[in-house]
Amino acid sequence: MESLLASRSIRSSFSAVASTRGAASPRPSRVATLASAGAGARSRALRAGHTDSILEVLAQDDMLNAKELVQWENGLSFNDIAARQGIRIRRHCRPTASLKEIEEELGAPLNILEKIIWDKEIEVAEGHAKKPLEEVIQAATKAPPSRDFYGALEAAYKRNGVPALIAEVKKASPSRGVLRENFNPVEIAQAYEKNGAACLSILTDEKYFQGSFDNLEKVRSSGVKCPLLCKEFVIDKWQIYNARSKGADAILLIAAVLPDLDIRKFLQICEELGMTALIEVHDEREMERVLKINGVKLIGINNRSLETFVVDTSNTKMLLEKHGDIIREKGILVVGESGLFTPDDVAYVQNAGVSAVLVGESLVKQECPGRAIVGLFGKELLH
Ligand SMILES: O=P(O)(O)OC[C@@H](O)[C@@H](O)c1c[nH]c2ccccc12
Repeated sequence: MESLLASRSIRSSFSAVASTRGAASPRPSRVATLASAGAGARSRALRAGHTDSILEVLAQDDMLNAKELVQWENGLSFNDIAARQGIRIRRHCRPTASLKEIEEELGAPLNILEKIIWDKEIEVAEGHAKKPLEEVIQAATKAPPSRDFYGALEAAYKRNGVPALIAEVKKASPSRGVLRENFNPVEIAQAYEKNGAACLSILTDEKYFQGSFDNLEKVRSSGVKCPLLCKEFVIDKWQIYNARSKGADAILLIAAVLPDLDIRKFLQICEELGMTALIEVHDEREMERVLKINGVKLIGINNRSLETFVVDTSNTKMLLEKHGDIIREKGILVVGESGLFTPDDVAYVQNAGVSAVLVGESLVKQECPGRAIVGLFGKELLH
């Protein structure tokens, strides 16, 4: 029983590393041997150069710092490491197990975000099986160059004097159900662009948001020039390369889901691909974590809790009152996300300090989503 537990914990911690390294999964027996060998034997093996693939991976990873190596050496699982950073969302790290087996081990998912992530783990493993990492990397490097998402937001804010608009192509959500029956992503995207949106956000999650990568590709090839955010639940670097290969210029990284090491590694990949990372936070702990990570240029403050669905725009104000100084010092641009319906809402988050807003529902629900932009800002936006 003990070695089983140990192997599970090591396997989980390996998958945390693997998700940032993309190394092949080790054979369970090998892992069990390593796990039961204990921390001392593992570090002796490391020092003596008896490198297993995991150890090689760890030793050569310049992103991995001593603290993380120690955590791994102590056999902390991915969920242990995440919990120490205040992350409540757990991973099952068992993409081939049935939901029943997963629930036997972890109980039912604690909230909708955890449920989404558990499904995403399986979906991503299937994606890997269909298209190996090397292939998506190849496809990403062959894609037409990315557009400057961050630059487009900055320029639009200067031009209009109101927060730059990231308009979301969103058919449905778990909290609000179907927002628009007659949903044509390309028509909506073109209307947004014509009416002054600086950038667009395309939901790609199918199960909970009725989005798709097909929508992303269609919008990209429709002649729309705005930079595109791939709105996904990213847990693995495979998804970032995949998004780039389908034309995304930016990707969402959710701090409630990702430990620091993953955020750092994913930021590095985004930089290599010329993509912007929008790092989403919802509470103070997440904001504090993200502000300690080098290279963060764009932070989204979500007014909606993805765990409870409660929307509160004063969340943006509260977080910026507490952390605005350091954010300005670092030159980070802030996006106010979710629950914005009126010019007053936009003015409220602008006064709190945001330079951009991310808006879905209040636009897609209107008969004419393009013209709804004028209603949202109380004026026309210039290109
Ligand atoms: O439709 P709204 O309330 O205007 O929200 C848009 C956007 O902020 C929201 O869709 C969103 C923000 N962060 C997310 C993370 C995952 C899925 C969706 C989201």
